[in-house]
Amino acid sequence: QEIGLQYGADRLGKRYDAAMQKFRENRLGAFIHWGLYAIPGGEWNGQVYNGAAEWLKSWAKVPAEEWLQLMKQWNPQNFDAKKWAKMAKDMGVKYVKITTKHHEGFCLWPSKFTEYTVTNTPYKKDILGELVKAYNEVGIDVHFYFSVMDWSHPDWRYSIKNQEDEIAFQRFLAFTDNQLKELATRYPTVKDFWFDGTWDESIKKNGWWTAHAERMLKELIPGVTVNSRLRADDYGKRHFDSNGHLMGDYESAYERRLPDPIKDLQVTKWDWEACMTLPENQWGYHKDWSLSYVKNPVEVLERIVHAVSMGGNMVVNFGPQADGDFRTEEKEIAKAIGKWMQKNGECIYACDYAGWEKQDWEYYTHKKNSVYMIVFNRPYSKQLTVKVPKETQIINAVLLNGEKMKVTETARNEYNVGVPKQDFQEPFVIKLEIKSSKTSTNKYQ
Ligand SMILES: C[C@@H]1N[C@@H](c2cn(-c3ccccc3)nn2)[C@H](O)[C@@H]1O
Repeated sequence: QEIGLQYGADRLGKRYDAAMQKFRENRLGAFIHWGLYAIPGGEWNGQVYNGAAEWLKSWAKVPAEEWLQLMKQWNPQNFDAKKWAKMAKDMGVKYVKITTKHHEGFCLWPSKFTEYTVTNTPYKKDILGELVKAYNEVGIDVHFYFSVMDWSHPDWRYSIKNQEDEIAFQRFLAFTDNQLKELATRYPTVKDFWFDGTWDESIKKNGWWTAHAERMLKELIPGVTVNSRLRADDYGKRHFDSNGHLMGDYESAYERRLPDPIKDLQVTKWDWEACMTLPENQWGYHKDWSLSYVKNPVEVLERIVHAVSMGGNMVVNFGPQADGDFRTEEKEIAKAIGKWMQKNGECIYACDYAGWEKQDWEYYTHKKNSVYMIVFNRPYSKQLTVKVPKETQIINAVLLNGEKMKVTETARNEYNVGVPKQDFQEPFVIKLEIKSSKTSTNKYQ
């Protein structure tokens, strides 16, 4: 029995309009975390903090007015939006999510509603506008990251303890509405809003506003998508409302973690998008990446394929330097991913959950009447176990370079697919052509 909600999910089930289909079929995106935090890069008053660099203000307990002095040093002389767009294109991402404003409150666009923007820095120019133009010009969709929590704004509140808090916070929500309207009208080609900084009591007590923000953006930009993290319902329930229905257009809870391919198959019922960092937990630029493990290209690929194999998107994060260029490690990872995507992208783009039982060699994805096997773990047996659903037959198996693979039926609904002769020293993809069969023969007792 469902309860009545005014600010619960606006829609049940997946969206199938063209804009959402594009969101889903994009599958691979990049995150850009760029703000004042890139200047100190994790170090404050001679001390290096190993927490997330974009949270340095918090770790070093820097008062807002002192932190925002960093604006005087914001002058990224090596920033070139066209170079950023080429890097993304070469990586094979179909969309880029950009921090318009992170928790610190510094805006990459010339907002009229605060002084803490690029306009009031030595750089002056509209960085967000340059990036939207450059990415769109190379056919890459732009998504906006927007932090509701704003450490620069006197009316921000973590909780509402009294009438003064209540009045201040309603002013804050009006300020936020103004900034969102500004972003939606200045940059009408934006395809998605990814909200962050919405976990505090103050927002959970104002679920009405989160429903209003989603509806407002969808009126301003038909087709735009909004993540579940924005949303709280009448009772402060987040992501899924009090009736268990997903709010927003896709679940956005998988940050630096992924659903289990055996135990968490429920996520295949709705759209979702994960995001990940290259170090253990650095979104903004940190000067010392030796402080935590940095994933190698295959480990990044494994997470991308894992997400798509369960019907989700993956967004890989980059934290540009204060000068507007990227660190070498990030350029190399982007290049390596792009090289692999060039050869194997057809098992990612517009692919979805295959519904087959995961095997040790790793992941399946599905598109039309093909099932792709993406092999990360080459078995010593030289045989790839494939267990198919009932009444499903494998017609043939080919490597993406066309080399035919041997397929042997080993038991009821089970096959062995041979491994390629050549050891590619990188994950490889086998494309299975399948057909459903109602074979009556039952050669297995
Ligand atoms: C996408 C990522 N989300 C931001 C974040 C969120 N949190 C966080 C804070 C409190 C509870 C749970 C998670 N910490 N960092 C990071 O700064 C980055 O922007």
